[in-house]
Amino acid sequence: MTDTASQKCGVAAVIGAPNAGKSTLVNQLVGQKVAITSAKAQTTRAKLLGIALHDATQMILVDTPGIFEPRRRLDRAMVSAAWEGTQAADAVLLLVDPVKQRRHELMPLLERLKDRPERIFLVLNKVDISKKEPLLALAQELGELVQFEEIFFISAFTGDGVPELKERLAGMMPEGPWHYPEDQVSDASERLLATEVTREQLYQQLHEELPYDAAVRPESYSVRPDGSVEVRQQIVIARSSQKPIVLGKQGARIKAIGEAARAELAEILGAKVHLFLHVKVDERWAESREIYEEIGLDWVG
Ligand SMILES: Nc1nc2c(ncn2[C@@H]2O[C@H](COP(=O)(O)OP(=O)(O)OP(=O)(O)O)[C@@H](O)[C@H]2O)c(=O)[nH]1
Repeated sequence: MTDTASQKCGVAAVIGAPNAGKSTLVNQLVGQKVAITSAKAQTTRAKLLGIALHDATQMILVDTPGIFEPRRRLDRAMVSAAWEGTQAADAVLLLVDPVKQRRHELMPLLERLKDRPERIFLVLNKVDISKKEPLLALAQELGELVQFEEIFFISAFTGDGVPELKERLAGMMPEGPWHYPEDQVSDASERLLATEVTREQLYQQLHEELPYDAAVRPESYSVRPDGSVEVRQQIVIARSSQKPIVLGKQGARIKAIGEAARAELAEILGAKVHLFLHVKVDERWAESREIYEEIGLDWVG
């Protein structure tokens, strides 16, 4: 632990279109798994924090949900949670996937960000799968629209360019004592993290078959006297016709999902885990205030 007088501490928002690689970058910056990555867009429903350290600087990373045009109530809540973090941030990392740029989502973001360009880094991600010339052309084009503080070329996946970005980001943080103890890497409650782990398994094992509206709700989370953790969760789907997909033949799917999630959670928590999953059909879940609050979003009417 460094002495308090020399400490720096601030907030960095990580924003970008869905699938730009935000969660992957947060994991790299923090140096261990805190946010969940998935090949499916818009998976980050809960606002998870990662805390990265660089020498005497603590960076609180706000890993926002994908920002996109809100239509349904759920989508509006996600967008509002994302912007809330961005406004208060000492620095903003605008992450762009140069291959799938998703310009209809990127352009409105640039528009909203351009009044405080001095704290924004444009981060062109996925350089491992991009060609150099179009990448440079894109950097130039976007750099003409917004006077970014700096432009970075990285691969959040391989880690290429990430140390340089982290160092510059640390330089943006204001002086002040750390907000979190040194060993704390994530502020997300373990209970919420556990639902993220299950949701990632749902995505991985059901792929395209998984309904977009599926959510994982925490039911209970407790530590047994022997130190093992008992976790109960509900997988909420909007239609009963989706139930056989999630359950699989004689429950084989849900069993495999539960087993994989249990193993991963045990590794993260460093404890034995008992995981119980229930599938619940709730046609109105995307309109329910209670569920919003449980998954870490504010209710916006
Ligand atoms: N090749 C390559 N793939 C990457 C890179 N960064 C992220 N990906 C992949 O891109 C996909 C999306 O990454 P995420 O980190 O989940 O993206 P996200 O922006 O958090 O996505 P949302 O949660 O939907 O907003 C995953 O399959 C990642 O493995 C990279 O630098 N190179």
